[in-house]
Amino acid sequence: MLEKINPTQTAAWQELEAHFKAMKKTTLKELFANDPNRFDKYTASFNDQILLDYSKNLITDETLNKLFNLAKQCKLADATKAMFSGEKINRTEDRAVLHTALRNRSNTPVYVDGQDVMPQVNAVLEKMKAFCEKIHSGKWTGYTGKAIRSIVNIGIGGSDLGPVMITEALKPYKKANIESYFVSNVDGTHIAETLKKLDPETTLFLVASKTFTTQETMTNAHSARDWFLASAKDEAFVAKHFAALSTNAKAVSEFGIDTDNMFEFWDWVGGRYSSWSAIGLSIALNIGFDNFEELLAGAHEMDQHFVNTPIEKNLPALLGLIGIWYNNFFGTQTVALLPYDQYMHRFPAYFQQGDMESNGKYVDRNGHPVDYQTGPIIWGEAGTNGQHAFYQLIHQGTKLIPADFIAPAQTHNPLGDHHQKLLSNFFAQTEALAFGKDADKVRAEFVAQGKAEDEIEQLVPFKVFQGNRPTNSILMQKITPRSLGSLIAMYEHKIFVQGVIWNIFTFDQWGVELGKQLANKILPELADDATVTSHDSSTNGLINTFKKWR
Ligand SMILES: O=P(O)(O)OC[C@H]1O[C@@H](O)[C@H](O)[C@@H](O)[C@@H]1O
Repeated sequence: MLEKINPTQTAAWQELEAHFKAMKKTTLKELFANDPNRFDKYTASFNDQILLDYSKNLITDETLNKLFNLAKQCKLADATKAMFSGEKINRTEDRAVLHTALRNRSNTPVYVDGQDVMPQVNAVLEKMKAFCEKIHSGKWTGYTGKAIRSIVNIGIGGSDLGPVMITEALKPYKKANIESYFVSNVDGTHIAETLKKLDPETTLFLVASKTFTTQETMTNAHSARDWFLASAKDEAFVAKHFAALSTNAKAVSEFGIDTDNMFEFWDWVGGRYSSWSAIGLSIALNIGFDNFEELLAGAHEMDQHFVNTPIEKNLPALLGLIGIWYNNFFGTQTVALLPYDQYMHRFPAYFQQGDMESNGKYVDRNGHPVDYQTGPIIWGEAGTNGQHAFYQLIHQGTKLIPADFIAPAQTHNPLGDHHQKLLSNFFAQTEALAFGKDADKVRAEFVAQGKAEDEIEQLVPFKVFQGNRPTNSILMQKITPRSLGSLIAMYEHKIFVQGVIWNIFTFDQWGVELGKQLANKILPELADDATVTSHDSSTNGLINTFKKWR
């Protein structure tokens, strides 16, 4: 059951506030000096695939115990049970939240409204598998009898970011005879530039939209259809080149896509949690269905870990609670996700939606504005590129930025000493952030260089690194479909843990609606050159200038 507990009213929260006052002056340097076992104590591993080192955080046993109490007092275990068992925890949409059922490889029944969803989940997976086989073997042919070579996923938000991120992250597993493309933006440039690279005879479009009403996706899908028909001429051929991934069968058939070519999912799958559903078809086509199943298996293993592992060793719970420690007590505003793996370059963007759309809420489960901070701003970039761009501020800026550093021990491209160099940076950064460089050390370095004393004293303040910047290190053995599945599920559950404690509804996203509504109102106003006066002076002024300049 999902209760409505104000976290700030719990005894644990009050204790954490008092504890924070004492901890404020502690440094990571002291914490490590006082405890030689800190690494052993503050690491947790998962299946020999993921090692979470959270020792470089401003925490002690006392901090953790109080955070564990907070989780207990906010009934995290009950909420977890409620989600996994199909309770309608997404109350504002009256929906269950069951992305975990999509990857439930143990096949235990999961009930929504008294009906086991597993048979339908498995049936769609079977249909996806058969479809992948037909495409990969070349049995599925286009309107001129040629095999399909290009797959274009047309979708946006949760119907785009997961497929893009995962396809990029798993590029080493790509099928040789398939090229994947992703079109999301309603900016005509996106589809126009993509179509330039394609041959209509060998292209398959996947129209990916949970609702099948999203303006961007529908507009791009219609343009793709027009482009295709300009060559194919006959509407009957659409069935060979368009498939739909959606919950909305009616809208799919109205668009003209044969419902035989529709891969279904259900309203209990949130968009940003939908890569495990039929939305993952572009992933399965790219890396093969067996690898897609590995991704599901890895996520399922993390689900089992999350449900069954005591909180002290539970990766998603630890990440979530330590995040709350910074967000709500240190007052941090952001979290940086920094993957030291080029293939993972879209990971921060993926969890930007995953986290910010989930926990970017100011109203609690009672419908009241909260008087504490909720979801952080998520951002990041692949290492080492970020180091040469924004790390200056993380090291010497005035803001405290908790960061997750993620790296694989094994690379898919063992080229010379590239990977050693990459990983030496991965290790060095968290060391530098934690322990910094004090004035004495800076001075000693200058002296060794033979610099004059007055010059040294002028420069010292600029060269000091205060350190004490917290990080998590997430070391993976290798990024494979299975380990990536586990990693994604770990972050999904981290977000869940935080949403439970903040007493908010993590799985709705009403905040994206107003902009859509207003855009629909403005769109007809752009049809002619008449002066617009129906808005505020800024909006009117901008629209009228646009009309003059276009
Ligand atoms: O899959 P759909 O229905 O086209 O929706 C795409 C996206 O639409 C956005 O408006 C939502 O905020 C996202 O959560 C969603 O993923």
